Amino acid sequence: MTQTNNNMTVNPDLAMERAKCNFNVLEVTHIFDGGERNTLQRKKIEDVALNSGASKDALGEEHMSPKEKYENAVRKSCIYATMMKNELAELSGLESFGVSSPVIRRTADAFFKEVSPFLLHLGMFVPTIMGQCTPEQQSYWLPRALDMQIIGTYAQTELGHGTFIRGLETTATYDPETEEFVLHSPTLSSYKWWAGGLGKTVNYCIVVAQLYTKGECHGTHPFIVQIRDEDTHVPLPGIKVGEIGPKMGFNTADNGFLGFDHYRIPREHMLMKNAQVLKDGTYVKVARHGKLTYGTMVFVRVVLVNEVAFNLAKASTIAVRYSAIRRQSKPKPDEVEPQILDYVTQQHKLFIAIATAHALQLCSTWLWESFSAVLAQMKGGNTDTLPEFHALSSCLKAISTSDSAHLIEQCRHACGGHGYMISSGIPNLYNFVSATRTYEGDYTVLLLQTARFLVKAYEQAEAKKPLTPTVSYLAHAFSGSRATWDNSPDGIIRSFQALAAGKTAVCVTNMRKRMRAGLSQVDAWEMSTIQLVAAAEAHCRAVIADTYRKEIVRLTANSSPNVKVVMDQLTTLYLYYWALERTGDLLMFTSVSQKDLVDLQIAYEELLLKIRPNAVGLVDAFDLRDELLHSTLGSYDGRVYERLMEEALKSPMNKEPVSDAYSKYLRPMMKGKL
Ligand SMILES: CCCCCCCCCC/C=C\CCCC(=O)SCCNC(=O)CCNC(=O)[C@H](O)C(C)(C)COP(=O)(O)OP(=O)(O)OC[C@H]1O[C@@H](n2cnc3c(N)ncnc32)[C@H](O)[C@@H]1OP(=O)(O)O
Ligand SMILES: Cc1cc2nc3c(=O)[nH]c(=O)nc-3n(C[C@H](O)[C@H](O)[C@H](O)COP(=O)(O)OP(=O)(O)OC[C@H]3O[C@@H](n4cnc5c(N)ncnc54)[C@H](O)[C@@H]3O)c2cc1C
Repeated sequence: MTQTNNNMTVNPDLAMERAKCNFNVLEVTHIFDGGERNTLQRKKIEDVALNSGASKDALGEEHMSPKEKYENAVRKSCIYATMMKNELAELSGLESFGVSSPVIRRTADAFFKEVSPFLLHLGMFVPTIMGQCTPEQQSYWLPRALDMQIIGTYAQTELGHGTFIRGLETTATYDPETEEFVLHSPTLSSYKWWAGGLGKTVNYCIVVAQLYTKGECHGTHPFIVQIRDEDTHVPLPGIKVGEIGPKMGFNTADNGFLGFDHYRIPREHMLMKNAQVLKDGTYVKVARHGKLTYGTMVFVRVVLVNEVAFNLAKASTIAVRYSAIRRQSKPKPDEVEPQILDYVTQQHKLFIAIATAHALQLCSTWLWESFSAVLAQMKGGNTDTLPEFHALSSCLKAISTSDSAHLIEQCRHACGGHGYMISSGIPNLYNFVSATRTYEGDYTVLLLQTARFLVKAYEQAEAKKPLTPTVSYLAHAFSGSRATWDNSPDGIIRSFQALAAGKTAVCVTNMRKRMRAGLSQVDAWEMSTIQLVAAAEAHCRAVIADTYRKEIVRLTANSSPNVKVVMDQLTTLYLYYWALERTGDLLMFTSVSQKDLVDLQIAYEELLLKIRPNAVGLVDAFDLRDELLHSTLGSYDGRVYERLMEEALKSPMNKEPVSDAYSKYLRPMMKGKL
């Protein structure tokens, strides 16, 4: 594995772990990156972007005031954006997530401990222009946006509504006299709230508003709106804009609020790919599917699966390397204190994080490919696959973000007290990833979207109608007998599918019972939502497990024997872990016995021991440069205690021997003179 500094001194425990590793680390890096070509290009991009040292700060971000932090983040965003236009432009022809490759996005993480104020520009503003504009609109806006002549964000959520988009209150009323839309915020709750970069950075934004023309409301539509002067950056008349204040994370993203006072924009600034307002105010619906204006959200949900996989890989790298150098307790009095990685409970906390990072990474690539296929069909006017894809992207977004946040927190627990230090890198990772569970569609809300699809699919299966691929397992839901337990990987995946089918069946039965007892369909649904969320979660686990397993088998077909073994161990670990987490459900819906579960627990524990010698090799294979980890605990060389002390000494509190607080408060209080 290449590191920036080849002459570094490595902690002896880490060196020993690396010597013990029995598989080819680079081969696994290629699997994680999606092929050798991608690894080579990623490394080139990282070398160009990071070797100059431009990503480094003289003073750690954590010691800056909020204003300094923000300005520093803008400074570095501009450096990085300029690099993207120049040095990185040619290199970024990777298998890309559309706008800019995920590698470019990930490399940017070296520049920010939190996030760039430009995140929404690349993540949502540009994709909305690409997805919601007519070709003429696109040819006007896209070059300006890609060249960063204008900077934008995506302002949909309001103070009063985030989840329920149809409830948004901002209005865009067409005035045929002037051929303009009049944007207005009629209430406090209609103020836009949350958009990243809106507070101080952007001069344009996509605004989602209720469209009125000829006295009729046509629901929410996107508009491109200039909010600041292109030269002075002063907010334009009729615009009230500001920053929303400190948050748990995202503190360099200047999330903002925005209100309109009868603010006029040209008719052409409505994004008209899916619906149009003609000069005389006639409304014309173009799209075949009513929800195509939600397209940018679907795109980001897909991207987020990849995003959280990467952040989980970082957290597990930090926690595993730290666990290899940390020694604690003396279970055997005559022996030295063991590395904490030798404790089986520690392995239980950490190895699932490694396996999940792989599972989500592979699912994200598969999801991206499915998304590309759906987009290609929609180009030809066919939206038939959209409902299944919406159900799939919703549950994968919900489960991947939730699992990653949970496992990153588990990595923090695994690092004991030092994991609580900002300098460990884990708190920032957690703060970032825990927000992903909420934004772009809350966890519960998205799982309920998937549940809608599952219930419909169940009814189709009941009527012996054809099923779409991700729910084809529902065809076996009516056999009347419990699924046969079998602890092979394929057997466990079939059991996960049986859980999802069983839970969906319970929901449908309960809803029908409730409706027979007099509840309306809406109330019967509402009373069943705890179970519906559980059914959607089970479905998603079955999808992840199946995809992970199939992809690993495919990708390791030509791998060296030891790589095959270790990748197989990780997928098996994922399956055992989740089977053991769901023993109650397995007992309900499969033929598993108490003995089978005891045997599975033992097999799981033995698997942890088999993976243990390769643990550091596995996280090294994520190939995350120190600049990306921002961690005193997780650096490649393992100089943990030295780095912790170096960071502590940087604290401004250590600048003077006696704090001013002594003479101001402590001394007077202690001398009884306060
Ligand atoms: C690579 C470079 C870029 C890198 C970028 C990195 C990542 C970027 C990070 C950025 C950081 C922060 C960004 C944060 C941004 C935001 O949060 S923007 C705001 C996001 N907001 C939401 O996600 C709101 C969630 N709410 C909804 O999506 C909808 O309101 C909801 C789906 C819950 C309900 O919509 P309704 O219109 O009310 O629909 P229903 O009545 O429930 O359903 C009617 C039918 O429509 C179907 N449906 C719903 N949505 C979709 C969709 N998107 N696609 C297809 N179909 C959809 C639904 O299933 C129903 O179908 P049915 O009737 O059952 O057949
Ligand atoms: C860091 C961050 C960045 C963001 N950036 C942006 C941005 O750039 N642009 C933008 O437009 N927005 C942005 N958002 C807003 C984000 O999209 C919303 O916060 C998110 O969609 C959740 O909506 P909400 O806040 O209205 O939550 P609510 O819907 O109020 O959720 C509160 C609770 O109610 C529950 N709930 C709500 N509806 C239902 C239901 N139908 N059934 C069951 N339970 C329900 C939820 O599960 C949750 O537990 C951002 C948010 C965060 C945290």
